[in-house]
Amino acid sequence: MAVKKKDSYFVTTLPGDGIGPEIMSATVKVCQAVAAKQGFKIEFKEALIGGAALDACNDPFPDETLKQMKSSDSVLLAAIGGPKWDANPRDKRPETGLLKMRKSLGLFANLRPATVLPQLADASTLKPEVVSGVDIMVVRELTGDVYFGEPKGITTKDGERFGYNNMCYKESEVKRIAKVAFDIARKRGKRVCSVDKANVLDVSQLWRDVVIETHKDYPDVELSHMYVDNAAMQLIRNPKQFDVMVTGNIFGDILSDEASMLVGSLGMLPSASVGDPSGPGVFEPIHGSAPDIAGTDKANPLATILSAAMMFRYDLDRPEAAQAIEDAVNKVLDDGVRTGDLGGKVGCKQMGEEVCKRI
Ligand SMILES: NC(=O)c1ccc[n+]([C@@H]2O[C@H](COP(=O)([O-])OP(=O)(O)OC[C@H]3O[C@@H](n4cnc5c(N)ncnc54)[C@H](O)[C@@H]3O)[C@@H](O)[C@H]2O)c1
Ligand SMILES: CC(C)[C@H](C(=O)O)[C@@H](O)C(=O)O
Ligand SMILES: [Mg+2]
Repeated sequence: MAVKKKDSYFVTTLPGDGIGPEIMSATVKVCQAVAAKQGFKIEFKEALIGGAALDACNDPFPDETLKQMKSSDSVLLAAIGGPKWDANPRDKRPETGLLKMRKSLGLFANLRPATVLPQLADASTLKPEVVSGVDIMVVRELTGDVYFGEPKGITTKDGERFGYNNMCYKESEVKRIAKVAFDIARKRGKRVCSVDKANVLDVSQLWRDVVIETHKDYPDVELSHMYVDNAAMQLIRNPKQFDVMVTGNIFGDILSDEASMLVGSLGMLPSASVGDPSGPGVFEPIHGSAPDIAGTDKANPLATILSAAMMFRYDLDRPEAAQAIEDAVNKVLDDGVRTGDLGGKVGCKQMGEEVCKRI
């Protein structure tokens, strides 16, 4: 909602599934620590989404949750999904709830920063000289593309099963996400690389045309274009060439997971899902529910904790709280505290406590 700074906030938490409750619990404690230190209040109230919601009321995104979110100043989401629900029909899958949430709240812009912290330059599988200094903002379109295109389904054609989805974008959808990317670039390195597959796909040709047209209002920002296959390669070859990358829903999903390995772990990348200024944003790590480590206290909560920092900056008008969280995360890493994904031995709960101690 991007509310004005106030003394007391109401925030919905959506712990979801798998490691979700563990990383959410650590994050809420960090938020409370920063609120106490800086003299304001946050009331957190949980709501159901994903598999947890399916188990409780057979709906992956209950109306009750939407209603509560709409009355909140902001929303923190951990992660949804897991093998328990993988065989469900599409409308009863946790992922369907997540997509419905994004669409219902008009969250068309997903900002996924991939910033290599100096302390983690050796955590990447790539050489430190390739990744150190990387600071990329992936601007992923979040409510269009093949994720939402119609028609879609599985049918029988010519005597065999036939599956189809439709990759589509309206001009207005491309224009509004391009504007978000150019506006962000203005506050950063003033360079936008638009990623598409215009050499093959008509929808990508439209994407490219509209990005070029929108760019006319941003002469101070440099625009380049790259095909998605090349972009995937360039991210590994020379990631420092990128400032802001703007791309569609599915390419952004894939490229941001790839970018996380420049930083060192998927467990480090936060995100902000924003769009409709009249409603709350949703702040969520880019990773999933990590069923392979759920319930073992092995998850890295930092992506969710850093998403909370984005919440304070983008939604709650508390940049000093965002900074305090980011500084505390930096100090934790300076002190060599690491969860398993970063080669350390510290558990999820302790990592949260270590951040709290440094607030
Ligand atoms: N936004 C979301 O809620 C979201 C995002 C991606 C995937 N999912 C769902 O999550 C489930 C699992 O998907 P997946 O395995 O492909 O992706 P995933 O992101 O859950 O996990 C991929 C790998 O990264 C590791 N990992 C992820 N987050 C971590 C963290 N914070 N700390 C340490 N390690 C971490 C996991 O252990 C796993 O090995 C699926 O149901 C999928 O649909 C949800
Ligand atoms: C779980 C899935 C629907 C989701 C997506 O593809 O958007 C996830 O991968 C993400 O990145 O948030
Ligand atoms: Mg993803």
